[in-house]
Amino acid sequence: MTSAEPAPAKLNLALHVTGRRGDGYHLLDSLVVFAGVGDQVRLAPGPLSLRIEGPFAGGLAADDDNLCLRAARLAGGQAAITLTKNLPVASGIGGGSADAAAVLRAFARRGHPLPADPQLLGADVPVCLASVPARMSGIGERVAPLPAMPALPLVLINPGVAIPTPQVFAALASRDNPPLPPLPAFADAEALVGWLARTRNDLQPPAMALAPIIGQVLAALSGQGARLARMSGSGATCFGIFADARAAETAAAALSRQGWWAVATDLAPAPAPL
Ligand SMILES: C[C@](O)(CO)[C@H](O)COP(=O)(O)OP(=O)(O)OC[C@H]1O[C@@H](n2ccc(N)nc2=O)[C@H](O)[C@@H]1O
Ligand SMILES: Nc1ncnc2c1ncn2[C@@H]1O[C@H](COP(=O)(O)OP(=O)(O)OP(=O)(O)O)[C@@H](O)[C@H]1O
Repeated sequence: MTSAEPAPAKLNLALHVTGRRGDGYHLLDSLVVFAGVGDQVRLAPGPLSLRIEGPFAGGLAADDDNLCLRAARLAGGQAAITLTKNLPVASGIGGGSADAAAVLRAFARRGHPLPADPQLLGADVPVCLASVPARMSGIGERVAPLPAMPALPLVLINPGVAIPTPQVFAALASRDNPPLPPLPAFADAEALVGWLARTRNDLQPPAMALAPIIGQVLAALSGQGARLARMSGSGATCFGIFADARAAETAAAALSRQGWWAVATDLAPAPAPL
């Protein structure tokens, strides 16, 4: 039997870097949500293998290092895996982590227990396993699910520049920043935008220094009427929050004419329970 598992894009709506561990990994405090756009993995019976299709298939190899195969080995499972790569690679929206988490969930549905330490596959894998709105802390291993979020009309923009995550962390000017302000339950998108305005993505300034085009993307989102425009993760993908789905679709259509990957979406539904 073939089964499909969605791998939704991860968005760090806010990301504060609050310290650094002895091993060099950074302590984070992040509001993470998942978008209605993402990759998909399908598992069919057979020995372990990986085939990659979809618009960004050319961006990565189906070799042993691919996070889908690493996840399958960690789960101890066998399957012919097909990855549909809809998300740009190395773009701050956790594509590889989302794929790894989707493979772990798919094997869990087939009776393979989730591994004790999914973070072996990447800092973002624990939050991607949950794929629900959450406050993420530690280096990503602490995931506290949040009450349901309001509808959030979003535009995601990626200008086609891949930025390696370690370079962005290395370029941080300050590593001991204040944590997120207390997180209320958000009645509507306006309340969320108001709260987000008091937060930051601490990785945005160093990423912009490495890839100045991020500043152009943020300005373009604001120019299209975004109520808040910010970079996700270590970049270069940025998101804009719009007043409604129609405004988001109009903005995405206009921005895709710049040659950028531009998608109008909303938050993803939670994955089927395991
Ligand atoms: C920036 C975020 O996307 C925010 O959600 C994540 O923290 C990064 O998650 P990820 O891509 O799954 O990260 P990993 O593949 O585990 O780590 C890539 C590199 O980022 C740096 N890294 C990552 C996570 C973290 N908390 N501190 C770090 O300093 C380390 O140099 C690490 O070698
Ligand atoms: N299935 C996969 N999808 C994407 N990248 C993968 C995959 N397997 C391995 N990788 C490697 O992982 C690296 C990070 O890719 P990914 O798309 O997860 O980055 P990202 O979006 O910046 O993630 P994050 O937001 O977690 O920092 C890439 O350089 C890529 O070569």
